Amino acid sequence: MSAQESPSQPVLDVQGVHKRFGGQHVLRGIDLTVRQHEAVVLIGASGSGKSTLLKTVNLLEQIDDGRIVLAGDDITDPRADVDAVRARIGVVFQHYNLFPHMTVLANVVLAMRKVFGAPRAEAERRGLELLARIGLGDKAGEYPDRLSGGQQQRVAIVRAIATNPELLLLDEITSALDPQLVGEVLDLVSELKAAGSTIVMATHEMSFARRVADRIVYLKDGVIIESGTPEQIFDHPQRPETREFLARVSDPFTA
Ligand SMILES: Nc1ncnc2c1ncn2[C@@H]1O[C@H](COP(=O)(O)OP(=O)(O)OP(=O)(O)O)[C@@H](O)[C@H]1O
Repeated sequence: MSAQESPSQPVLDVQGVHKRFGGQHVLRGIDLTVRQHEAVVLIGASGSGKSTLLKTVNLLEQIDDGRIVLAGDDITDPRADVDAVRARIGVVFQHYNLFPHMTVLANVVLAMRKVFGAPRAEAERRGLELLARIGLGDKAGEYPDRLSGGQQQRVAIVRAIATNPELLLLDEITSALDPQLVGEVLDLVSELKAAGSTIVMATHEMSFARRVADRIVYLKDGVIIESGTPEQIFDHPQRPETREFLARVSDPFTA
């Protein structure tokens, strides 16, 4: 069943969200609904608010107005348990953020063990299975600095999905990589999408956005200017702002 046909309640419902940093109004009334198995890709110029929006969902930034609902729970309610909310969301950032003093496997199993209390043997079995699935089974005992940037980022992705999060947030996950390593990371995201993950992702990789997204959301100065299927946004943008942005980033790898 496609996301559009799904009768299920949204996994994520961002309602009228505002965020200011000092005098700067960075998110100006964001409404965004993401359904199960949907991949939503945020595009927009540097500084348009993509990362900030993802951070508000993960409660790394507090919102000034509006609310954010995760599978029916208002996570921006001041009484919400921040750790419990974060345990439901997988996050991968631009920089892999693996712990350098821990092996690859120890990185992957950490949240399973610490947050969910999984027994070591069970967590390690799943960790090894996940690493094998991405072709890095033989790296389980290595330290992160022995891996390429692309391999490290794939480990970070596997770590994020190890606990079966309800939602996966991916923030510019290929921006810090050498161009030849970008493909392997994006292929893994495509596989997760195909396997049914619910994903919200910020990227400057327009060609990838077109490939993986069910819906593209174009942000400008903290406002959603236009959203739609990749075909609607890339081939038939309705708003002049969207057309201008896409003309500027027409080279997919220099956006
Ligand atoms: N912690 C912060 N304190 C002050 N200003 C911030 C903070 N975080 C973000 N900003 C500002 O908010 C605006 C939006 O930033 P944000 O990182 O969300 O944009 P972005 O669309 O993700 O950009 P990029 O594509 O470069 O990652 C920018 O002007 C940025 O300088």
